[in-house]
Amino acid sequence: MTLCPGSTVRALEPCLTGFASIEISTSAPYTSRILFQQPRRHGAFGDGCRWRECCALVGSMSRSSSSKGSGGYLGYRPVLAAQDASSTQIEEGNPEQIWGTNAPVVSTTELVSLTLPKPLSITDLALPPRHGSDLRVAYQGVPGAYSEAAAAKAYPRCEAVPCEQFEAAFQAVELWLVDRAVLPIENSLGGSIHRNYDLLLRHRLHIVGEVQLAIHHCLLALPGVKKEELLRVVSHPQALAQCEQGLTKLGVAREAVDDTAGAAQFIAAHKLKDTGAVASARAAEIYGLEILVDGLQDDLDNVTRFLMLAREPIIPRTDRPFKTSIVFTLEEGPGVLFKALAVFALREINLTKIESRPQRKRPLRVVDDSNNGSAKYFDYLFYVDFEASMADLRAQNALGHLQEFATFLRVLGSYPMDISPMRA
Ligand SMILES: O=C(O)C(=O)C[C@]1(C(=O)O)C=C[C@@H](O)C=C1
Repeated sequence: MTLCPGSTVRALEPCLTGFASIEISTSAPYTSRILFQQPRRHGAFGDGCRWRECCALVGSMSRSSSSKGSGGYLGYRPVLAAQDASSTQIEEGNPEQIWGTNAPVVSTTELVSLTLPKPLSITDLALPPRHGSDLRVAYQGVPGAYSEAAAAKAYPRCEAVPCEQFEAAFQAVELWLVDRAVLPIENSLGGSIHRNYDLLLRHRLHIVGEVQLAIHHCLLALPGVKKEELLRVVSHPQALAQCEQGLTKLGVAREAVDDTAGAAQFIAAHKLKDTGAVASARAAEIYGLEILVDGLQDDLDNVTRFLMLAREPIIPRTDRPFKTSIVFTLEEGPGVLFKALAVFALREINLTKIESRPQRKRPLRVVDDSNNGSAKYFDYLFYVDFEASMADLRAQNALGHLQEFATFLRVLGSYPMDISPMRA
């Protein structure tokens, strides 16, 4: 086990809770471990520091083709996988005791010389949100996925970091492995990506922006394969849903996989002649597939909205169009949802999206009525996006009003609306 210098420097970002360094093993099964130094008090190091080892990354490592292989490390990129709670090991104590004297630990001087997180200031506002090559941005999927393109649109010149699942992308931001995550939330044809609604509530990241991407699907297959030879088509369930009519015409079986580019990669890796993938033209190029149909989606206006997530919120402003996303719960009763939505209508605030999700911690409320039996109500979380900034007094008053009768209310983020021209 040796420390990967490239990854370490990046991962060694100080945060209020400490520092992290990464250990990467070079032999299969490739694993990564993160070592956290956790000060007792915010901003304090030295004595009083506790060390916490956390198997947070169970990463499959893929070797980049451009790798020079220096030391065997720099060419490896972790594909982040969600942490399996059951396999998490958290040990307290000195790193030497945990890993022996070969512990891949960076000295305190190295840690201290790194820049500390900058507090938010009024000049720091995201217009557009902090761009630049220094940002590492997590997305779900493998290179060629639409989410990778969305990350590049949101943060041009960023380093896009592939993650196996949505949850891994959330964790990567929380663990300071990356700076941001860009994740899909809804599509104009396929509807909401429910998993990400649920994860927004389970994690404590903030929405700092949105980006809309035109999705142009292609039917891909191995070179030389004809449409008629295909028995099945694999892709992300959203992509399959967006190509419902085209796929029905083809008369093939459909199979869902984690992401569109992953489907293309799978066909190429296994040389599957009877299988096609719904994915981007870029995925065809990366994995050496041919485009059999260019534009397979049911409607040309196929747009996916992605959220940009960060550890800290941005300061809302009023000099450009802003959106605010909230989640709340209500008591059961006639007209309560109407009342909740009226707080916005009364102030002329436009709602752009409403989504309800089951409250998984308390999905049912049983009300006993001795005369009529017992009624079982489903309990919901309501997610609402509205067109106003939290710096706008109308939004503040609307949420103050909502708070009077909501049983729970959380602002997920107040962020600039994507008003840029659409591009794929
Ligand atoms: O599979 C991909 O390429 C993704 O980026 C995921 C995803 C999604 O989850 O909706 C993103 C955009 C398209 O709507 C299809 C799939």
